[in-house]
Amino acid sequence: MLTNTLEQTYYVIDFDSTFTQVEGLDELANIALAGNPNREKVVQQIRELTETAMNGDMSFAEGLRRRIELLQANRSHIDVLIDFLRTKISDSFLRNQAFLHDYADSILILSSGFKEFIVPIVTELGIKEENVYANTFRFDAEDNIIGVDNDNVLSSDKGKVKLLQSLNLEGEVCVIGDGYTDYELRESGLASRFYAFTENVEREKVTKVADHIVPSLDEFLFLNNLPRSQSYPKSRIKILLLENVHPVAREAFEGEGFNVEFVKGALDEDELIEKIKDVTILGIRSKTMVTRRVLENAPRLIAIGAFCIGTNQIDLKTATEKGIAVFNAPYSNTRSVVELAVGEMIMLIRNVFPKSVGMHAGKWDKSANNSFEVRGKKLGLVGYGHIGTQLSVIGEALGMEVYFYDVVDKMPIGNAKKLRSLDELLQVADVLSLHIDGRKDNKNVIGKREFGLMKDGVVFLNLARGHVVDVEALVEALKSGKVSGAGLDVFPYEPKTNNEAFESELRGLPNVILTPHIGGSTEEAQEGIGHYVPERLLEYVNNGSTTGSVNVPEVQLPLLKGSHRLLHVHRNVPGILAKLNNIFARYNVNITGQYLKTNDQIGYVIMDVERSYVDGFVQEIKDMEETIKFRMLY
Ligand SMILES: NC(=O)C1=CN([C@@H]2O[C@H](COP(=O)(O)OP(=O)(O)OC[C@H]3O[C@@H](n4cnc5c(N)ncnc54)[C@H](O)[C@@H]3O)[C@@H](O)[C@H]2O)C=CC1
Ligand SMILES: O=C(O)CCC(=O)C(=O)O
Repeated sequence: MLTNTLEQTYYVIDFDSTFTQVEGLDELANIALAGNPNREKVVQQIRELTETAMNGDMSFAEGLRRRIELLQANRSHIDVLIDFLRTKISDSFLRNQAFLHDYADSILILSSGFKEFIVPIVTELGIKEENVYANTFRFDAEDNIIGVDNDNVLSSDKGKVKLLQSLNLEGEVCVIGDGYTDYELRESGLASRFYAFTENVEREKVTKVADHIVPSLDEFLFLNNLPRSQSYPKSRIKILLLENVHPVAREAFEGEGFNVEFVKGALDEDELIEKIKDVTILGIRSKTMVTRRVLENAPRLIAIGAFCIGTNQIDLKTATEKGIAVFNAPYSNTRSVVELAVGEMIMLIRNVFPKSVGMHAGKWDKSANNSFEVRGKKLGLVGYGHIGTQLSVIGEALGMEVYFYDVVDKMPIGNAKKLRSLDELLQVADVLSLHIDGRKDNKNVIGKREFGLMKDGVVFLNLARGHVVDVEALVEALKSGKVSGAGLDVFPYEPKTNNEAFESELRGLPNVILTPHIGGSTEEAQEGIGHYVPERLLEYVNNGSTTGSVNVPEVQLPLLKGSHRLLHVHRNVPGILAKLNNIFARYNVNITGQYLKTNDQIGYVIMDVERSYVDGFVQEIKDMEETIKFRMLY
């Protein structure tokens, strides 16, 4: 029984589409009608009736009567439904079982659903059976459902209002639900606040009248300063994903309850500055320039995910200075780039493109002139990193002699030969392929002088970054025949979206393959990246680990158990640890784990502390003049 005291706050929670992600009756129909040829049609009719009733657009009693008639279910179907519902409990309810358990005396489940399936589900999460108010089925002798208990006020119109009235609760009543009938409790004056719960469904008619819209139970608990599993509700953390990253990335973040905005194209600096103000995590590919100005206008930003290999589009120095961790996908699209390079090199040395263009214009030009095999030719690789080495292996498998030059001393793979200078490589290669990164110093690494050093008729590939080649010099080399064919995937300026035209002097030149920066654009690569980058970002946000970060010192942390974790990014100056330890000592804080890593610019200290501490301690750490970013996890 509920005990009424003056001080008490009651939490009245709906079941269908709130406590669970689904509507119980709809799912019961789905189960009961398995094998029935009309299943889909009937289930759809039931769903529509549920939706109409939930929106308050039909008498509830009438809707319920018609749904039961359509149901054709029996007791055994309810057992199947219960097993199914166990897998459909709303994520935020699962996360906050401690609240449901600890506040069990104050929590009421008030539902127009049925006790037969509600009680087993909610009691497993700590709710008291006597606090569940719902309908009950009527069965015939064969255990078929034939109706509902008409004496229960919940089976009638405004049933929830009547029921709550009958409880005569003293104290404050907060209602959490997704339907209009939940709002009616507030409208009737029986409840003081109505929270529209939108984790599973969002009904405009309901959200419009709500006191608060809560995308998760975490948000409700946060607003009411109640104990919760998330220190800060994820639904309040905004993630901006640009440049059409793979949908699995969006799902990964939404699955954890983050507030995700997804934009198909890139944004220019001003557009990004406008959008980034309240963003905590930014996801981009190669086109979005994350400049100092952008970072200076991003007060909440803690991490950037580059859904690609290159990070030259990000001002890494400023990001580091501001304690913003940058992650990328260092090898998920490597193979895709390599395969495109291999395909292009064969097409170019064979002179296939001009033949194909001719054929499309009706020209039959069967001849072997200027068509060669790659076998036996010298492949020159500028940059011998992930892509360069993999191309080296495949080049050799095709019978090519592989030479490479890298600014860093790299171990040759197979029979590849390391050369001491770029000039040497330029003079040797029949096919020259660039696989260097896009750092500023690499601007125009290949220009007029370098083309001059190359063999006459060389095949030239750039699938690295546009600015590493002087395009004017390349055009001249193509026109003069110095370069017999080129495959170009990257350009100094690239259109921001597919609606913008590509303008370049390279257009219209024979035996030049132009592709719109798609070296890494395969389904396989994009899906791989879509999984990889969010995993790194989520590890960082949820646990503080910086594995794979390109700018923040890498720390792989144990999972947080029982303690509170303090994450402190600071300017790398001597004596920080001593300062921190001094604060801990003065406040008598017990440290259960401590980790520190530094790089040239910053230090990253992680401290796990016992939960009992006074808030002033945290403020002192935040106020340290060396502090760049401070976060707490629990
Ligand atoms: N077209 C596309 O869609 C894609 C393009 N890329 C580009 O390819 C580049 C290479 O990718 P990975 O091999 O994974 O990178 P990586 O970092 O593994 O290798 C780059 C190598 O280039 C070397 N290097 C840098 N500057 C050099 C220079 N001036 N001369 C000689 N060597 C130099 C580095 O020491 C390093 O070994 C990326 O940075 C990115 O810009 C990567 C993926 C897709
Ligand atoms: O797929 C993209 O947007 C960029 C690919 C790329 O250039 C990279 O991974 O560095």
